[in-house]
Amino acid sequence: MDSTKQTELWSLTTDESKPSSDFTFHDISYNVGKRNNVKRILQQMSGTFKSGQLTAILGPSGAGKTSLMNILAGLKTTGVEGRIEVDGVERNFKTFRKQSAYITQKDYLLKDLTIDEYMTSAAHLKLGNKVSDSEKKTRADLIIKTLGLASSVTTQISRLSGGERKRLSIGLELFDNPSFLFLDEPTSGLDSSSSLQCVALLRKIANSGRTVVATIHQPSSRLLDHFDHLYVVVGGSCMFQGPVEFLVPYLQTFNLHCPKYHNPADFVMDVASGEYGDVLPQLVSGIENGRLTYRGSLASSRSTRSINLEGNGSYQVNDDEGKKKQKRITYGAPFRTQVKVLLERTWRTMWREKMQTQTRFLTHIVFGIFIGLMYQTVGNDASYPNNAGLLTISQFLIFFTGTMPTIVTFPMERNVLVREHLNHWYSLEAYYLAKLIVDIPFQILFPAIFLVIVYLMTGQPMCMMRFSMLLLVTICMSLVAQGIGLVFGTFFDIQTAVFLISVCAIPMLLFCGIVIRFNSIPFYLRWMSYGSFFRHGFEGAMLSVYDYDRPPLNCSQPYCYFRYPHKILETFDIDQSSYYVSIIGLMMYLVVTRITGYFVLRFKLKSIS
Ligand SMILES: Nc1ncnc2c1ncn2[C@@H]1O[C@H](COP(=O)(O)OP(=O)(O)OP(=O)(O)O)[C@@H](O)[C@H]1O
Repeated sequence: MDSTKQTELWSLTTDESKPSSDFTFHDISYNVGKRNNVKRILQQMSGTFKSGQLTAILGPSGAGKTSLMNILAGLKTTGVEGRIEVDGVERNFKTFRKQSAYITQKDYLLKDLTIDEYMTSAAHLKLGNKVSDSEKKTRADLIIKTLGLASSVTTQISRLSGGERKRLSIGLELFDNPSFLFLDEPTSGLDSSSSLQCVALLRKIANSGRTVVATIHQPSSRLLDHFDHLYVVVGGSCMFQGPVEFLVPYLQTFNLHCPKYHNPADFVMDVASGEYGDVLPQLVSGIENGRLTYRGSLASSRSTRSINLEGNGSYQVNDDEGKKKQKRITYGAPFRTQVKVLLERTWRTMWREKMQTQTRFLTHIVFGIFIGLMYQTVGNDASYPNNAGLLTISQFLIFFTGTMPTIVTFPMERNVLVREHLNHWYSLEAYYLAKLIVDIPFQILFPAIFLVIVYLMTGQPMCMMRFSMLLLVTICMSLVAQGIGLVFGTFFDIQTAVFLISVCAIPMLLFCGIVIRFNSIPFYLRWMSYGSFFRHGFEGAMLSVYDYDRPPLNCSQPYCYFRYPHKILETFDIDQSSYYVSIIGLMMYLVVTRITGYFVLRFKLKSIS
């Protein structure tokens, strides 16, 4: 990166009025599990990360690097004890969330968007309406150039290399000028040259006055040289803290000599894994579990201000407090803008997503024609009520084609939501509203196309009122399906959700009224039929085509028992039923599933911390 770009990045990310922010943590412990099964992951760790420095958190697998990072970034609050300070003052959760960004190990990005589109939506969401569009564009262009992604701006994320994706993930968080950047294994999965590029970029960001902290796994000595500060974790404790070049001298004070030409990172990993004997307790107590920093000699790692505040006593990271504080967080863009940007973005994604559009569209047409061919002329045939089977199978199909896309795509989207929501891009409410609205045109259009094909091919009554009534039932069923897909897709992973939906659909179908007549269901189970959305769909569909004084049907035989439509309704025990009750039943499902989906999602997001 040339010096001009560095200066540009500096001006982009530096707020002159903002003082540099050192980050200090004291006696951080982290426990998981409950009652008799509590596991201590971190044990009273302390440390200081200074602004303008790039810090590496190093340690063997399972040492507690990610746990520490999640706590420091504010992602985990449950089970955490200790004190965290920004510039010597207790961290204010609300301010901190706005000042910091967390970049997860996996790059959860919407793969159908281009770099340009992603940057534009991030700019709108993070900068809001107070910054003009031209200013947003200038900033986006500058970040893209700085990241070295200028030649790929129109490339979709799915086609980017791992290194480009990682740089994009970092760049997306630079819009709102974060003072603290936390990265979990930013180099994992990258080749050595991409890793160096990525760490060099982090170094530049740190040089511009930010506090940049990254966990790192087995870095090469070249990569390690890019870091200013090293924090080595082993078994939930700190065994070294200080400038990178002082790692080897610190180990030497314990008679641990790094062989000549040996990578110090590899050597410290060997020490951490016990290859040089049981020296870890001495190393941890030598550095006082992170309270001290080694710079040739041991010094307190705390800033003067934090030492002055030492008398405050122990502070517990209080879950309730953290959660209350989260509620008060305000976002870069107002709610309306958040919904608008998310709608645009999701719409674009859906349009490009084959599963969501082309496949769904074709499925409705192909199945419409297939069912139309199977059930030709049954709509006006009095010899046997095959039409009831047709109406049931249609509702069933609409249910599955409405549920599956949500179930299959949502768990993947959920990771993007978690990353962006926790990085303060938008509120959960804005996301959820956009998610619900954006699918509605598809949930209406596709069932309507299907119904037109089936209605015309199967000789249903040529009456606009009846068609409209049946269309309303079908659309309601499709929206109910979307709601159920949301609830299951939010709560479970894809496999479990697909399995459970299929299993749960069976009792719903059992009680719909065609497999067994309502009056034949044992009376103590009859109430269950009211909970079956298929029952409401079936009744509503049957009443649409047979109720409201429909004239007698065609009879090609000397006598047809089902010539009069009310006989068909009687056969299925729905002659006394009401179309409006069916619609209300479906509407209730529609509303309840959407509300449930929202709360499940909220619960899921909270359970992450
Ligand atoms: N919720 C949890 N329940 C039980 N154990 C947990 C939980 N979270 C973390 N651990 C355990 O805590 C230890 C530290 O995990 P952590 O992910 O922080 O390690 P790490 O140093 O980041 O490892 P890696 O480099 O392999 O990602 C591991 O042994 C892990 O199994």
